[in-house]
Amino acid sequence: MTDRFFMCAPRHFEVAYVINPWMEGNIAHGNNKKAMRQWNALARAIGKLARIECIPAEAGVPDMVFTANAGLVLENKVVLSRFRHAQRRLEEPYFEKWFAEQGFHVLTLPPDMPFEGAGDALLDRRLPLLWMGYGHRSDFSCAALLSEKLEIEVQTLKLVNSRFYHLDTCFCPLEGGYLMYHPAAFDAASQAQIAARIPAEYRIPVSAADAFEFACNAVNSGRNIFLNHASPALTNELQSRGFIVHQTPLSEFMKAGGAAKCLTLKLTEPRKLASQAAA
Ligand SMILES: NC(=O)NCCC[C@H](N)C(=O)O
Repeated sequence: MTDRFFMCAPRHFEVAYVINPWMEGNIAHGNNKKAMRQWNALARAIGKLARIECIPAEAGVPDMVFTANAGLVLENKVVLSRFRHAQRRLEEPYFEKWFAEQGFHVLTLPPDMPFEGAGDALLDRRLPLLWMGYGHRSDFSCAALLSEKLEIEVQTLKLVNSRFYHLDTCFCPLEGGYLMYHPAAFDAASQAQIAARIPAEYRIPVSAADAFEFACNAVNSGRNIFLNHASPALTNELQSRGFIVHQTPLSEFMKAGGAAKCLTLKLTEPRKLASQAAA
């Protein structure tokens, strides 16, 4: 199956407010032309292997480019995001309309329950399991509702470093059941949960230096991994597991707290993965 990824061009992208530590000091320090070049390079690279579907960019919602936060997709269902911050709530109607037009069954959470989509909710690639991060953006109480609405087990993970405010900034399930993650971004109980669920040989711990370069914020399609930057050590580690690493600089988006994964939302999320079907 050819993967499909949902994206939004950075036509109106800028750092216009501060809602995470990466944005501090970056208001009006962006270069929109450079952002457009970096985004086009990412879209071109992913587009060689997968299909890219874009929503038109809207003015007044500069973070709309981070489509990972539009919602959480599983098969033909999408649980729409309810952003914690007012600045991003303005994106919700655009995403809702797009998903409905594409034929998704759009599900919503109660209005007082922040949930930031695939920024904080990531499907495991071996287990029938949804990992959900909380502590900064998505509310812990979403876990039970997501489990009920999507009929899937949810494992919550507590995020403890404000630089890693979304799960996808520090945690990346990979094809074949591997997991690339930055352990220090999680509390001790969550680190223990990860260790209990994922065998040691499938865990790929990422150093602080790589995590701060958004290495965990990676797009995975089959054996291919797209990311801003990975050290030679991490690249070797991923290659030794059979992955092909594509580095594509995304410094303009890091000024807003996002990189490759945040700029995409995978639309092809079958419930039964090939690896599970074989099991
Ligand atoms: N981590 C993600 O999934 N998305 C990046 C979102 C950046 C945006 N400036 C935000 O703070 O919500």
